[in-house]
Amino acid sequence: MKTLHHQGPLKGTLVIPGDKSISHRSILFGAMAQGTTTVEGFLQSDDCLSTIDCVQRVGVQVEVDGDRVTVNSPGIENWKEPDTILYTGNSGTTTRLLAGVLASSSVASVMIGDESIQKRPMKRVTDPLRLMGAEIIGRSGGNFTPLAIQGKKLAAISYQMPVASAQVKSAILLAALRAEGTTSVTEIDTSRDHTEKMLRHFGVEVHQTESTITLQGGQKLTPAHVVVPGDISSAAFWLVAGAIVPDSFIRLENVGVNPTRDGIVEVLQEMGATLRMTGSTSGSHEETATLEIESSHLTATEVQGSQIPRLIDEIPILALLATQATGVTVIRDAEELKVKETNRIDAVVNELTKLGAQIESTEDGMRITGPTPLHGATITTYGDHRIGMMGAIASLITSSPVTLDNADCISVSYPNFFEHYKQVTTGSN
Ligand SMILES: O=C(O)C1=C[C@@H](OP(=O)(O)O)[C@@H](O)[C@H](O)C1
Ligand SMILES: C=C(OP(=O)(O)O)C(=O)O
Repeated sequence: MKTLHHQGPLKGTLVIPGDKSISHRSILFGAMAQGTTTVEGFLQSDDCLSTIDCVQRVGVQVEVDGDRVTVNSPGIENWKEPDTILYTGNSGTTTRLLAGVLASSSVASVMIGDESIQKRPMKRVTDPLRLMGAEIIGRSGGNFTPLAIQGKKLAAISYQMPVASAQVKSAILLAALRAEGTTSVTEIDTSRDHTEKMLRHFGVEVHQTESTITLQGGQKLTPAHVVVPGDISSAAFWLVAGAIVPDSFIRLENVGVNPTRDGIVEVLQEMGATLRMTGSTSGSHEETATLEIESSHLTATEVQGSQIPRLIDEIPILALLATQATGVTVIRDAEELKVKETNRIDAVVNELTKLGAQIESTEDGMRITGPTPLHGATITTYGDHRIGMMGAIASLITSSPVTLDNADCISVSYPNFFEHYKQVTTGSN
């Protein structure tokens, strides 16, 4: 339990911690490449530590020193068979990407995750991997963990993805690296491209024509130095806080601004937020920028279609934003929210309703009418970090305190979230 309340403007500069998606990939790619990979800006969150734990169990050495990580690997061809079950914790990214890598390795393994992971659909990865020849067994025909995987030589596929999912795309591309022939994956909507970018950074040739990504099997990764940018999905909480708390000004440094991830910036601008990008730098293979947000009058908008994958994890905080905008905000085409850490459509609608919001769920999203003054309540996080942070940010505009039933889950993606909360509410830097 954690109770939060603050009234008054937010001020300060925050350095946004490492991107979760890119941190996972830096460890996995380093574990596949023979030799030493170094990472800076790594996110030491529970999810990324799960990825480290799993690769250590196949014989990869990983040393973590703050946000610097050294990965020493014998290469995937020399991975040892794990003598314990691989535990992927709360992390869908770890479970799905690792399924692709393990299926193409030469080891037998069993993967399991926490209660939430055990309910999340895995057929979206086990189906295409089986088409490549993978041997995977799991509950409900391979839909749920635990998954037992016998690594083997796979064959290339041409795959039309049924959902816009970077985890599915990545599982296939990583398996394709060691498969016979040329694999191509066609997306229905563009999902985050961190895997493609990082594969190139590790010396792999990846081709892209419109929505199809093609990769020739038999390519080895060359160890690299990876600079992880800050996570725009974490920055999003402060962008919304700065936009909705009157008289605020927040500067966010080190924000990853990959165009497949910046939907939240676009939506804030559409809604009339005063949001500036004040200079960008390029890291090892991804761009970062400084973002400045000021409170302003906000108007409702519609969020849908190809915008959805570019802000999928930001929808809970976007819903809070919409409660303070004038008019009816409609979020469509977001069914994927039902299979995240929890059903995020139900969770957002239930919890924001408790705070007094005018919000209703629809089949594929939600409708929010604003502006509505909010009051305090006890928020059920369902163990979902993004619901927890949505509740915490709400406490900056509610008329009375907000209590989170479980604030610990926030360390899944943002371990120093409450330090940053203190920083912007006290105006200290
Ligand atoms: O590839 C990734 O790192 C991620 C992809 C997205 O999931 P889907 O691939 O299921 O859309 C996102 O929601 C998740 O937080 C991280
Ligand atoms: C959905 C998320 O992550 P994952 O799928 O890796 O559990 C998230 O971070 O919001």
